[in-house]
This record gives sequence, C-alpha cells and structure tokens, in this order.
Amino acid sequence: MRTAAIIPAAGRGERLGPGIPKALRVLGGAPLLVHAIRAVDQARSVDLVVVAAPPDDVTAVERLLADYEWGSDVHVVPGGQDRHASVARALATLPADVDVVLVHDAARPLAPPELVDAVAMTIRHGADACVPVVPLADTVKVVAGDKVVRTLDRSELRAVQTPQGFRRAALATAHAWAAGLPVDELSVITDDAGLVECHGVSVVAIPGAEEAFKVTRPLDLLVAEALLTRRRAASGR
Ligand SMILES: Nc1ccn([C@@H]2O[C@H](COP(=O)(O)OP(=O)(O)OP(=O)(O)O)[C@@H](O)[C@H]2O)c(=O)n1
Ligand SMILES: C[C@](O)(CO)[C@H](O)COP(=O)(O)O
Repeated sequence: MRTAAIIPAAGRGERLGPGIPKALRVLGGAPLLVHAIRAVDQARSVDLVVVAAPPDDVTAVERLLADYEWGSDVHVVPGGQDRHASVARALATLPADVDVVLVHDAARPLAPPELVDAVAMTIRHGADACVPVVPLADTVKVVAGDKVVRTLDRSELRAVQTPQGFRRAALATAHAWAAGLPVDELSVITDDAGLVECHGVSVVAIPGAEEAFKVTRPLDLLVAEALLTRRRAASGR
C-alpha cells in the first residue's frame, strides 16, 4: 500500500489577520506549511506529499520547498476556492498506486509524526476513514442571536483534528459527490470526514494530540511559538 499526504494550504487566514497567506506565515524561522509538511514527512507511513497552494503562489511555494530536504516526494498544485476544492485538486493528481490518503491542514504545524502514523495505521488495518479527536474544555451551547437555545452534552462531543485518513476510493467518491453540491450545503461540511460520513462511510475516532491544534487566530500563533521553543529546547536543537 502507498500512502499520500495532502496538505491543503491555499487559505487566506482571514481570522489570523491581514498579511500573506496563513500557510506562509513564519513560525520559529520557517513557514507553517514547512512545519506541517515535516510532520507528515517524518512519519514512517507517508510516501508522497501533495500541497495545495494559493493559486497565485504556486511557483513561490515550489521554490520555497526546494530549499528544504524531504524524505518523500513533495509536489505542489494550485488550490481551489474552498478547502474541499483544494483537497479535490490534490486528490486528482495522485498516482494510481496510492490507496491510503491522509489530509493534513497546513494550519496544524505541530502535529506529532506519531499521530500521522497512528491515523495511517488505522486505515492500513482496515478502517475506511479515521480522525483524531480530543475532548472539549468548554461547555458548548446552541445560541440564536443573543439567546441560549440549549446546552449540549459535552461528554458526547469531541473536537476533530487532522491528519484525517481515508481509503482513497472512499475519499474520491465523497469528493466527486461534493463537487456537485450547492455552496450553502457544502459550506456546513467543514472537514473531509464530514464528506465521507454523508456517504454512509464509518469513521473511526482515535485519540488526538494537543499539539495538533489548528493555528486560526493570533493567540494560536503565540502558543505555537512557545510550544516550538519548548520542543527545540527538549531536543537540544
Ligand atoms: N481555499 C482554501 C481554504 C482553506 N484551505 C486550507 O484549509 C486548512 C484549514 O483551513 P483554515 O484554518 O480555516 O484556513 P483559512 O481558510 O486560511 O482560514 P480563515 O478561515 O481564517 O480564512 C488550511 O490549511 C488552509 O490553508 C485551502 O487549502 N484552500
Ligand atoms: C479540517 C478541520 O481542521 C477539522 O477540525 C476543520 O474543520 C477546518 O475548519 P476551517 O474552518 O477550514 O479551519
């Protein structure tokens, strides 16, 4: 079995604030994208990486990535209008012998390679889809305007991270279906596992990792800097 990792990296990062695309924002001397590729490249299970870059920055990203040494082949393709379109474009370029596909946000730079391998192994052992999950720290309520409608049972809820893993056929079928959905229906499905769930595919949840959090807002970048500094000090690099 060959495993490919798709890195959707074509978002603007509106919630992080104005500036260059989020995947190119620097964390500890290297762009978020480079950290995210390292996470999958250092995993034993990954053979090939495909990055969906902002369409205007494909050549710049190719040049940037050429400055680093990678254990796997790393290719860059132009991303799409939304995350699903970016993943679909990368998926369409995978060689025929790839049968396991991981999708990992460029916005999750500190995901441990061990987590990447755990997701990949779950698929290799027979699951059609797998997501890493972590418990919620906050109470979650349904709110309409300024009114609380109800409080959800937190014990049943989990926050879902990436990498998410899939048998290639399951992911490809779900993306082909998604390409025909109206934008408003598609926009409420916010991850790849959500797409395959709509197709009745069973998704296995495995324990996630706190360091795999998503850099979304400015505070997340500060937390990521602190974690990276601690990680480097611990490894003596
Ligand atoms: N058209 C898009 C939009 C998002 N992404 C990627 O999907 C991942 C998760 O998305 P998110 O964290 O929401 O990134 P942005 O869409 O860039 O953030 P924002 O919603 O704040 O603009 C990111 O790695 C992002 O680059 C993508 O590849 N193509
Ligand atoms: C895929 C994801 O990271 C899983 O938690 C998340 O759904 C991405 O959401 P975003 O709004 O595109 O950041």
